[in-house]
Amino acid sequence: MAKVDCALKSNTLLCDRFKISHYPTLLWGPPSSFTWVSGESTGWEAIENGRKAELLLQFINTRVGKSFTLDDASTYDAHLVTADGIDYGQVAISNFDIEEATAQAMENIISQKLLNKKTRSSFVQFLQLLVVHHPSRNCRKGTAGLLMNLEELWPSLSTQDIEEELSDDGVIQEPDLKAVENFPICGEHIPRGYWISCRGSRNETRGYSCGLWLLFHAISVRVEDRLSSAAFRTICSFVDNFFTCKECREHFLEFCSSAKMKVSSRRQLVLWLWNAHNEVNERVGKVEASLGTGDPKFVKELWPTQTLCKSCWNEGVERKADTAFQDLFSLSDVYKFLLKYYGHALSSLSKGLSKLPQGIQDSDGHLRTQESTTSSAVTVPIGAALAIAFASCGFGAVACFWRTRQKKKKQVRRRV
Ligand SMILES: Cc1cc2nc3c(=O)[nH]c(=O)nc-3n(C[C@H](O)[C@H](O)[C@H](O)COP(=O)(O)OP(=O)(O)OC[C@H]3O[C@@H](n4cnc5c(N)ncnc54)[C@H](O)[C@@H]3O)c2cc1C
Repeated sequence: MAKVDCALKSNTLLCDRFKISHYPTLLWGPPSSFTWVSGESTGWEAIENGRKAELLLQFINTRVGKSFTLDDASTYDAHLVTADGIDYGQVAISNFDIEEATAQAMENIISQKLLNKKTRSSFVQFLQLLVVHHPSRNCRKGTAGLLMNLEELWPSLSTQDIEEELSDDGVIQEPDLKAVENFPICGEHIPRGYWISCRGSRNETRGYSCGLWLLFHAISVRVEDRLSSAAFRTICSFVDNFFTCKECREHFLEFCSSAKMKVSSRRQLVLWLWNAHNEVNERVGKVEASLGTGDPKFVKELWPTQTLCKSCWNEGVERKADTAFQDLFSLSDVYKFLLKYYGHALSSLSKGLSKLPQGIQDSDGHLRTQESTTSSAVTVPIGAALAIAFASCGFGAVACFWRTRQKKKKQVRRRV
């Protein structure tokens, strides 16, 4: 699918060629029919009555000879399942939901007024984590823009500043939430308002919390060893401050406090998160089964399932109530699988399926970041570009740069 904004001057010629007279106009045809050779382009047709999902689907069904309904589960090409067991079609869909979860997280934080002096550093640290380790280029770029403008939108105040900047009625400056809200953290049009891989078969199930898990996992496989401990703290702090499901938060924070000493490498971070998620799956699965509150099409189970990764399961281990996950699973295979599923596959897909890069993992099984494997530059504001340039040094460097910038601004403010 391709989308063209005919309101843009640069697209006038193209839109005239296709005789676009009103918005939105939907055209249908094989890719070749949209190639302009000379004279008339042919082979496409206008979809006259496609403004409602049902009508559009009806039109598509007649053209492709299928009978899909809007309730069908998302489908994707089976040929995308490769010999290594990774289903690239499903992973592409996950990337879509990770962008959605990131943008919705931002919306929730703003709409529920969760930003305040106490949560500011947690918020900034999370942005710093995203700017470097988010799998989507859209979100890295958007986050960088927000991070670099945050000081203007929401000045940080030292104790001295607070005294200086107390307004006449004694109110300390609050964040300009409207301005932060208007910052498209993953680009324009996101959040899109719907889910694909995380779409539940009932309205109240799945969605945001599913997308958030995917985001955390996708980040975890991209973090370098030396930053894993900081990333671990940032994820825990994000859940603590910004995840509004009280029960989930309290439960998850137990995993955070019991693991503090253990997370000092990417492997530990990835496996800690996987383990915590499976503990949640198990606990929530039992509750859902007894109350009938779960999504019948997505029953909670230990992940990855044997179908997804057979080698991840130790052979011949019979599961008893007290069998630990490390006995049930082969941790080295699970780790390799998670790297591929949330790392390699997502990175590959964000660059296009036709160009699956080889050897994105180095000999230690470590992932190289997407920045280091792509030559195409991203157009971003200068501050954001600097942040992305710092990405190769990790988000600690971004934090350092950001703090320096902040200090300079404060000095200027004082001088003024
Ligand atoms: C931090 C956090 C804590 C939560 N705590 C609770 C809680 O205490 N009580 C509660 O009722 N709900 C809790 N939830 C919500 C719950 O975990 C599910 O997100 C929700 O029920 C939707 O489930 P789902 O079927 O979409 O799959 P999810 O569990 O959301 O999983 C999303 C996707 O992640 C993948 N996945 C599944 N397990 C793993 C794994 N172990 N490692 C890597 N990938 C995996 C699968 O592809 C799955 O489809 C929590 C959510 C989060 C983000």
